[in-house]
Amino acid sequence: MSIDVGIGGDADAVRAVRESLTAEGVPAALAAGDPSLWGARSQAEATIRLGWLNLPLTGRELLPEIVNLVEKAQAEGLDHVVLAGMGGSSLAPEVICATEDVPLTVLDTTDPHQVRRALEDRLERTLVVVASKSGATIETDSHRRIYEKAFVDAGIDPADRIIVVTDPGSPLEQTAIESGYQVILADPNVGGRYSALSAFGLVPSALAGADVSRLLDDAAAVRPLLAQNEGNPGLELGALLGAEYLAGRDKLILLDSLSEINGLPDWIEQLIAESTGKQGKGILPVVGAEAAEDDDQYTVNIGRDGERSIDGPLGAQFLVWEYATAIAGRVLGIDPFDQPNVAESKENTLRILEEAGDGPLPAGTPVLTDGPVEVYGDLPGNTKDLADVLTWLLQAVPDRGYLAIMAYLDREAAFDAAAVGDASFEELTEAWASADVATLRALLDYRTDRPVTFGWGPRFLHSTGQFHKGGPAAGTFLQITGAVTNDIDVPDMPYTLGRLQLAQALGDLRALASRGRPAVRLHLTDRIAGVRHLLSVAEEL
Ligand SMILES: O=P(O)(O)OC[C@H]1O[C@H](O)[C@H](O)[C@@H](O)[C@@H]1O
Repeated sequence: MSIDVGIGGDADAVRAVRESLTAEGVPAALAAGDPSLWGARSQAEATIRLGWLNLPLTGRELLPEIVNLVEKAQAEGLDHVVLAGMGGSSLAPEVICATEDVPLTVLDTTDPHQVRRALEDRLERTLVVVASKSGATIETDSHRRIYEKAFVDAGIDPADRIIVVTDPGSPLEQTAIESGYQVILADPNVGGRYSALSAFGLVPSALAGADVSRLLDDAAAVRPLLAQNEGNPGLELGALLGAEYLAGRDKLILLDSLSEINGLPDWIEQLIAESTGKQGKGILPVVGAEAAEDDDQYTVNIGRDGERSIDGPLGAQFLVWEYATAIAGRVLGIDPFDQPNVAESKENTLRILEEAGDGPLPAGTPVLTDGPVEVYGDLPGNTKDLADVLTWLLQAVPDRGYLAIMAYLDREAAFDAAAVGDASFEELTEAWASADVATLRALLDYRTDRPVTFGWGPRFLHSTGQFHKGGPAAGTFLQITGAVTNDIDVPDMPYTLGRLQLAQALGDLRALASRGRPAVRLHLTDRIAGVRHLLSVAEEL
């Protein structure tokens, strides 16, 4: 096993950062778990957040329990594994399972159509892992309630089908004990986005069929290198991130097209955006772009390709990126273990739901309607159609700024369009792309040198959402919501999933608008027609 970091052209700048870190003894201190590395104000948080350094070893202790769970699930014929978890509680298993090509249904959405899709899929063979460190995340709590009811309605005992992963003492642990669910307790000294090699990453992945033991082996093999001043891949990568930031390049374009690892950029996006995007600083990860297009941007490749690259197996990548992020946090002068602005949108959401009571949510009045797309926001008076809105948004992105697209829709909806009989691979890809709202990223990216990001709501609220609100005030925001035609009640709660989803969108929009940044909401009154219209308008800009 080896992991190689290529630092490319700026070797002198990277070396300078690396040398100053080694002169201060940072690599060995970090490997030993020194919580003082990010300053006095961060020390209390860091003291309870460095457990990830030991997970390649301590994670092994879970393996016998995990083997039992897997054998039991197999014996009972439960081969559809659903993971309900947000941010750090689902992003790692998603990459692990995609890389090993084992199926895992991830629920990190409040979209009723997407949740219904999962509910209607093999319920009689479904095992649900409810994963939440805090045990208080509203999306995950909703999924648990919905699946409990679905199982009971189908005559299945939820205690036979729900496994809980949480921190000791969380409210979810209590609920699970009362309900008779099997509980796997995670290491409380590991934050959500650093938890890839903890129970949060391992339990759902193993149940889905991944070889988690190898993942730990690959991470364990790289661990001793992290104490070194030379030949330390985490230090190299951290120094690279830090040096680029100090040189004014704070947009990290993540590329992985030729890698054998599937989807790692989405996991890195959360790790880096949430860890560094605060106090007006931060590194913005950009997923899906093809190249750096301006001098505030640079690329890093997962795999062997490219000038700057990081090549090695997934388990090692997890540990090295975590270490590098902690190093970059020190170079930037921020606390890489807190997420001070994530709570803001959550609070806005709860306030909006509470204030609305049984009445409609404060969605406002559209400033214009273009076919199946309603437009909400403060726009110039001469804006007459959707093309004007998109053009205005692109022009509103400042120097060194970025455009963030945030879609609160069904991430799987394009599958329906792509399911067209015996079409060729090219036809299927084409059908998919023209029905997938994520295609908007590439269409708008084509029209600007500024980076364009895309996130599914509410998933991104646990990732780039921190950077949007805590990082530099340089974002321009395009939010997309859609009509709900088949809503789902959240048992014993005063909201449906669709209502919660809209409240989340409105809550985040409120947080973004309060910073004076341009923010527009497009509402698709017909989702399929709305996506097609939006993409065709963007194509013709
Ligand atoms: O695991 P949970 O407590 O449900 O948290 C899920 C996610 O919630 C918040 O957004 C945190 O900022 C994330 O880092 C975390 O991964």
